[in-house]
Amino acid sequence: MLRAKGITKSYGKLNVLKGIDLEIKANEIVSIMGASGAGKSTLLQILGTLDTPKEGSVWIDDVEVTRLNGDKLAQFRNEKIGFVFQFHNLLPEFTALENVCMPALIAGKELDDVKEKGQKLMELLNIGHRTEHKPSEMSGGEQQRCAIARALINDPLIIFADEPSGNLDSENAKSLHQLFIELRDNFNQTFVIVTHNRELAKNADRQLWMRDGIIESMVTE
Ligand SMILES: Nc1ncnc2c1ncn2[C@@H]1O[C@H](COP(=O)(O)OP(=O)(O)OP(=O)(O)O)[C@@H](O)[C@H]1O
Repeated sequence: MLRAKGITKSYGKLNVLKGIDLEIKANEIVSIMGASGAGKSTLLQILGTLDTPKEGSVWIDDVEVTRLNGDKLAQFRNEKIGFVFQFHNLLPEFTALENVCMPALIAGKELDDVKEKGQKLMELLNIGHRTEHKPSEMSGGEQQRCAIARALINDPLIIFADEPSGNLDSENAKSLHQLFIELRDNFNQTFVIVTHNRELAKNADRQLWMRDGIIESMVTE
């Protein structure tokens, strides 16, 4: 599903990633753990095509995404990749359902054609009663579920999540973690999740530990 080879990244003299090799299989939840500053978010951004490495390549579904740019990269990202961040980044002036449908609209679909799918995803994620709410009218947990529904709307190959439960209380964090597992089990979804949450990391199929820009160890559950 995803393969990365020889990934390096520097900011000035600071070598943040020092040669990362990684493979992620379809239908796998991989968590990325490690101390603050180890390079976790930088790696996730590069794997998710939001940033480019200094050296090395990333392939997703046999496409060398590190060679894509401009419209081709934007289209690949929109159609094949889902993102979930700590702060959900929902657009405040749109309803929850419109937010969920947004990546499909960007892909050129009409709202009327994707509304039903958006509604179904929201029901699946237990926020079906919130479709017409604005993000500010929803709880933190509901907003994060809404962001996950948005990540799912284009049936992505892989979802990248950066501290998805970082802003949630422990009850909401637990149910979000359960949701990742359900999506893997019932929809064959693949996740790469940067987290400091050990419970979430433990529920992953593999825990990847980073230290100072390298993968220090890999733990398979
Ligand atoms: N745009 C940037 N410019 C300069 N330095 C950066 C930039 N982005 C990240 N860094 C530095 O790169 C290093 C790795 O950052 P990164 O965000 O990947 O770490 P992390 O492991 O995700 O940390 P955290 O757990 O605190 O989020 C840090 O020392 C950070 O200060």
